[in-house]
Amino acid sequence: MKRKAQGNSNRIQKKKSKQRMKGSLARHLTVQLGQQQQIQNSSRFQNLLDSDSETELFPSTSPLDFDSDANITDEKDFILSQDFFCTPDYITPDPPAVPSTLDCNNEETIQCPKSPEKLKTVRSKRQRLDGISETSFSFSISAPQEASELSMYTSANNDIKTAKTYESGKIHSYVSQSAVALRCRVMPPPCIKNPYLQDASILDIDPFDNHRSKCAGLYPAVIGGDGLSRYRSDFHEIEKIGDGNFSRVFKVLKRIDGCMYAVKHSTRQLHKDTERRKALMEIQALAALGSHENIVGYYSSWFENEKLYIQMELCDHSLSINKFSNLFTEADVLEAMHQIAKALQFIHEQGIAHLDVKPDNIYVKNGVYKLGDFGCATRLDRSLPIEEGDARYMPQEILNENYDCLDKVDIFSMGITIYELVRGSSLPESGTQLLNLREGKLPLMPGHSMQFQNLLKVMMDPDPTRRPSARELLENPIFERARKDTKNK
Ligand SMILES: Nc1ncnc2c1ncn2[C@@H]1O[C@H](COP(=O)(O)OP(=O)(O)OP(=O)(O)O)[C@@H](O)[C@H]1O
Ligand SMILES: [Mg+2]
Repeated sequence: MKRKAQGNSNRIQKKKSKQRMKGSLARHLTVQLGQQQQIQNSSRFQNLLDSDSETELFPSTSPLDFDSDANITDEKDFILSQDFFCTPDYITPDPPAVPSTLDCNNEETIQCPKSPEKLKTVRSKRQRLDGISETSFSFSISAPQEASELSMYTSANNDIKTAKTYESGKIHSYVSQSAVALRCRVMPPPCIKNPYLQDASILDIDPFDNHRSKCAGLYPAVIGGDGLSRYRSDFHEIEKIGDGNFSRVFKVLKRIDGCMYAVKHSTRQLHKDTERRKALMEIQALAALGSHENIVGYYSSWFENEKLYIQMELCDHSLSINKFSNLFTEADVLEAMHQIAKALQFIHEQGIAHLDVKPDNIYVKNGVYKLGDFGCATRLDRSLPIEEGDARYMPQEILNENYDCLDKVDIFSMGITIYELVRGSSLPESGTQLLNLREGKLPLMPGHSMQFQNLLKVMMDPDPTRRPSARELLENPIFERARKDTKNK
């Protein structure tokens, strides 16, 4: 094996090479972080680089001699950092518009902490490992965590370990902001049981129990706004597409795969652990359900600035009554009803009720209807808290706190939703008209078949047990007839 070159003649070469390495690292950072983040972080990294340049990066070996053991170690570290930062630039869209902030709340413009006075920084691998509590980074990473996150984890750890200094015999460990940011992103939240999953044996196993005490709660601090924004670094925001009561939804481009998604985030910060757990129920329900053509696709979720972000399939629009009220014929609504009934059958068979079926929560993508917004989803067996959705779409029994037939609540909500779509104007907030509807007293709908009107009536029967199940609904011959009519036209 080729060993390191010796002697003074290598000094100049070594210095040049060091500069090359430094330049190369800076270039990688420039490429990877994009201009905006570069502005914010370059000073931090530059500081690191500058401080490194005052000490021996490769104290006893030539930097050009990568065959030496020590250099192999350093080279490995360098490659790891490189691996992390190497997001292909060619698919990276324009950086977000505001250069000095990564978040509109300006929560991420955190000053880099002052480095402690450095007498000597040692970068040998052995010493970097010394004194760092491995347990403090030993949170288990769950299987689905992305491989890229693992490499970031490694990178962040290296960064943290590197930032250890020695002064007057005392060891000072400080953690750079960039390292904190990276660590924040890769530290998994504590493993919490998904209460929507049917398999009880899974619920009994908590492989991360050991770590509970070390990371109680959902990391209110580390998932805060003091680091890089995952939203900003992974996505390019295109436009706002929805405004719910508690959340905002944006159309985004995912930088790494070049595809469009919808990202929904809570409008206010979830400071309390209970609030965060409650918010998590939406994604737990989506994740437990798995994919179905008529349910909005779920990709990923994370906490950032104490807000929950959910990456979902992007749909074209919702059936929100104001915009599309004129478009619905009986055949149209029957098609929508048939598809949403399939979604309901799917979720009810998994023991879950949606509890917020309404036009705003039915999305359309390429003519396919999809049920979304699982923020009120609960278990049919009432083992989870029940928080009903929009009161206008709720049957009387829910308002009376009778939760015996939660699947039939969804059937009522779908019935009144379809009625609203056919009528083409919003339901009243309250009053006799709404009370009548809750009692199944529908006004006649001229121009619509009696079969259709009777179906709506039975879906909105005040007695939940008389309402059809989603499966029974799907077997209704009206859908077959509507399809034939559409074909013959
Ligand atoms: N995946 C998506 N694709 C396209 N638009 C979406 C998507 N998700 C949500 N929207 C739009 O954003 C709006 C608000 O989203 P969502 O209903 O999930 O928020 P919310 O705060 O839970 O709403 P609310 O509590 O008012 O029902 C939807 O009505 C819809 O118009
Ligand atoms: Mg909604």
